[in-house]
Amino acid sequence: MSHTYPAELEIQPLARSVSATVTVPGSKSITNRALVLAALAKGDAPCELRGVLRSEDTEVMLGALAQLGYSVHEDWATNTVRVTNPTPRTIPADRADLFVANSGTSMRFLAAMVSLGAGRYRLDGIPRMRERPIEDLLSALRALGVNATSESGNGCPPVVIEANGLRTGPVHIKVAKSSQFLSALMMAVPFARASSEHPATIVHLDGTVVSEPYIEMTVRMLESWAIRVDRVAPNAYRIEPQRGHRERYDIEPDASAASYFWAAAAVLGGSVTVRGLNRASLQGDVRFVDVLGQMGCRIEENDGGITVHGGPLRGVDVDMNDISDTVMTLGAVALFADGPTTVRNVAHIRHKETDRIAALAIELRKLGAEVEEREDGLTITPRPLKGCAIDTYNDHRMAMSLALVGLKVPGVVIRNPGCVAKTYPGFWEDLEVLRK
Ligand SMILES: O=C(O)C1=C[C@@H](OP(=O)(O)O)[C@@H](O)[C@H](O)C1
Ligand SMILES: C=C(OP(=O)(O)O)C(=O)O
Repeated sequence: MSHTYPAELEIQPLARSVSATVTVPGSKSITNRALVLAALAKGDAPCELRGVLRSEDTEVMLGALAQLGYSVHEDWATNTVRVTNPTPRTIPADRADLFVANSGTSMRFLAAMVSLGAGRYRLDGIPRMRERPIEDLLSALRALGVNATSESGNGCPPVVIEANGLRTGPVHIKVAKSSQFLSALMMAVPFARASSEHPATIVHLDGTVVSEPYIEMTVRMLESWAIRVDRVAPNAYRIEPQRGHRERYDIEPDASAASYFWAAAAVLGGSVTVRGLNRASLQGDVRFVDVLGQMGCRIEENDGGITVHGGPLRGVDVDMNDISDTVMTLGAVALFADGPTTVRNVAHIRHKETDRIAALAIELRKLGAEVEEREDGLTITPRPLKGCAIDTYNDHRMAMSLALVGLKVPGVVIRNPGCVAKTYPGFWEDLEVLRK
């Protein structure tokens, strides 16, 4: 599968309502967790993952596992990956220089994972990755006996980990900037070495917690790997050393990717079904449909997936802390509502692929909207819209979200459309399904 992208892509408006059923690729978040767990949990047979996402964020994880000495067998005809550890060591390699591009999950999950090794590991990414925080994870790893440092001393990658395994014990972690720090730690500590003093790791959360559904996803996936996590207090988890095991695991379709297609029904009218998702999903982002519901869409869920039926749209006032990857999707839909939309409590999205609050405000204003930007959110007031060239800030979600505006407004041009490859290389082809 190879994709080529132009430097700019003009989105052709669709002059009618839509009626489509769409299949989106596997979840990025579930894929990268499943790869880590498949590598660490030591069964006798390889663990087979099905429905794996193939994109930049998962390719860097796959590449890192191979570099760390795991045997990784990819079959992209069936989106199946098998992972085995051919050695008795938890982390086969004792040295590695890993490059994760701009994949936050890979950077954070791998930093904790290599702390289980005996050796020296370095992790780096693209220039934007060198601005994304990781110190709160490194400090938790240090508390468990690892020499974990930010090479530049600014709390961001490159990260250097010098380890001789993790030990059990009490550990405090802050997750106000990213929940991925806690997910990373939780997937590593079951494989820590138990000390006689501390039979388990007790992870205490200090302060505000962001993106909570992703923590729940981690706990549920650990349980699928037969790893028990006890919530011993509202802000504390107890995890004993354990092996974990699973021979086969099915990855759900990506709910954040689905948001663009559900939103297309809201913007264009008509209906769009995304296959393979329901509200019991591991992914909090399925709840984006409830925001569309609040705006006036009708939502239907059945065995075929979740369908959004468009309707006249009203503005909404929503706390999107739990589902912040869909803020930009909502930003696009908000332009077509009959009044202002306010997004609250998402200060943490300033640390993602770009400062997403700032970027969204600038681009929505270029399209004609009135936007008030606040530290932790924004208010979007619809005004007459005009097409323009959209800067995407190398952020896949800016590209995929603002393309939706072009389905309705002539003259929307997406600059650097290839940035979708981070999580959804085939997005532009799949968007064409709406025209059929
Ligand atoms: O754990 C995960 O898989 C993710 C957690 C979220 O990040 P934060 O916890 O940094 O908000 C989300 O934005 C990201 O796309 C994936
Ligand atoms: C924030 C995102 O990714 P990550 O943090 O994994 O780089 C995203 O996919 O929107």
